[in-house]
Amino acid sequence: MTQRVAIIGGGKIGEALLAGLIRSGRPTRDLVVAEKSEERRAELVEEYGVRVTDVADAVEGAAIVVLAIKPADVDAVVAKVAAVEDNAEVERLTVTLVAGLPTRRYEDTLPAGAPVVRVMPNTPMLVNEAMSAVAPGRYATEEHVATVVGLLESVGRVVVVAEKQMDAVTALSGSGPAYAFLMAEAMIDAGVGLGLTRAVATELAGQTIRGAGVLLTESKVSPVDLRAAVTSPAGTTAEAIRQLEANGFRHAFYEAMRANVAASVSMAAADARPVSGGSGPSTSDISDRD
Ligand SMILES: NC(=O)C1=CN([C@@H]2O[C@H](COP(=O)(O)OP(=O)(O)OC[C@H]3O[C@@H](n4cnc5c(N)ncnc54)[C@H](O)[C@@H]3O)[C@@H](O)[C@H]2O)C=CC1
Ligand SMILES: O=C(O)[C@@H]1CCC=N1
Repeated sequence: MTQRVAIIGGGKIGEALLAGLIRSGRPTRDLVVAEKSEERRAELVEEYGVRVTDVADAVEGAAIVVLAIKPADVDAVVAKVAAVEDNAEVERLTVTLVAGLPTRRYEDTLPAGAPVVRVMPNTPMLVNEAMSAVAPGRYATEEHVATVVGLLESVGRVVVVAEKQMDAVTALSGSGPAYAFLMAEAMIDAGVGLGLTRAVATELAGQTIRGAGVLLTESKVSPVDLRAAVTSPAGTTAEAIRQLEANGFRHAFYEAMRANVAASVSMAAADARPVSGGSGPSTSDISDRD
């Protein structure tokens, strides 16, 4: 019998996990979702035929409780999770998908010694192509990590990292799909500017990014060499790359990903509210995190 998984928060990433687990063959009777929005509840029931309820009911009898809520909702939800009596036959494992917040934040509220595993997934989980990173908290054993890795391997690839690397992971693969979609938007708009129809430009951009991704992950050739293979001497690609670099393409990624980490650091601040307007802690705080 598979262990029951409770997903707390049926938003974007909670739904991606739910859809991926169902597609990978996990029976819906072993899945339950807690979602507070009535509208979302109805959508999830209709789309997946899964039981959707409140936090306490979902956690009752679940072996794995996955938190897929915003950082600002964490303290209230974890207090509710902690209040549900542990079933003597099932040791409850808490898995958090929440950006920024360290495992000790959960460990401090949950019953003493409760295992917590932190995960940073991404939305390609919707098509079984997630990239997830997993980091154990203080009380999580190798077996707990193996359980979470097994769960996530059914919806994509998984790496295990130290918790202090989770903000960098968030900046790269957690948010990364958004950078790829932004690049697609830019390529499509530029293609339309050059006279392509939007439909053709969208197909060209999507399949190009997909093909490049498959080449990068499957060929074992470095991105530098893959790019060199496209860049003919005195050709068109060299001209385009010269323009991208002149316009700060690489620098933009360094700065964007540092800002991403700074946002994670802000989220972990005592009141759990992200600081807007760039006034949060600087990235020099990163090395102090664990
Ligand atoms: N969207 C993404 O690509 C990724 C998100 N994450 C993390 O996942 C978490 C959720 O993000 P999204 O899914 O994008 O947000 P979202 O806003 O789409 O989903 C959060 C859901 O939680 C529900 N919720 C809030 N309080 C609740 C409560 N007390 N009981 C039941 N449900 C409750 C909300 O109604 C909402 O549907 C965040 O902490 C984020 O850092 C991590 C990796 C990728
Ligand atoms: O934007 C966010 O905060 C979340 C974390 C990684 C992707 N989405």
